[in-house]
Amino acid sequence: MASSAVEPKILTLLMVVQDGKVLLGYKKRGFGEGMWNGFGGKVEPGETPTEGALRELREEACIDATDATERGVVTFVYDDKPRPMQVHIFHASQFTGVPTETDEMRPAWFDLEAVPFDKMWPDDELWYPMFLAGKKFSGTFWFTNTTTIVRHELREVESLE
Ligand SMILES: Nc1[nH]c(=O)nc2c1ncn2[C@H]1C[C@H](O)[C@@H](COP(=O)(O)OP(=O)(O)OP(=O)(O)O)O1
Repeated sequence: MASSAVEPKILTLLMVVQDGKVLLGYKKRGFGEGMWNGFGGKVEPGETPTEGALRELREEACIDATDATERGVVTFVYDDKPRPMQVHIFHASQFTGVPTETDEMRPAWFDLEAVPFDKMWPDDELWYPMFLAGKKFSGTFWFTNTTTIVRHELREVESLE
């Protein structure tokens, strides 16, 4: 490879928003344990981010989103991780199945006026307003000590291409 830049890991995050509520999961294990977040994880070889997002939603919450659309691409740079995480963020409002607790996540609905930002990744409070307003966005957050933001860039974009 000509570039010496570290390739990011590609991950997904999907939030279902329906009837003035957002479906989040309490992360029971792994990276982000103890926080509420959307559903997601690593995109597997041969998968598109959309396919990965739908698979992770099924694996973690036992539901299938039927209208997922990509809304944001955000890169997280952690000073204690060798590779940045490039997270593709999806919105869905329709799904089949019943949200069900799994080994990884405990799902719950939150009113959009009561999203539990104090128990979520600190960047979420910054990009959720754009996400919930139906905008597309792109950005990078640099972290120290895993959860402290030292710098960030975030902007609305016309297209994610
Ligand atoms: N700063 C951040 N803000 C946010 O909202 N979500 C973040 C985040 N940093 C990471 N995530 C998300 C992306 C992805 O959905 C999830 C991490 O992926 P995984 O669940 O695959 O991680 P794990 O370490 O649990 O993986 P496995 O060990 O493979 O299960 O956390």
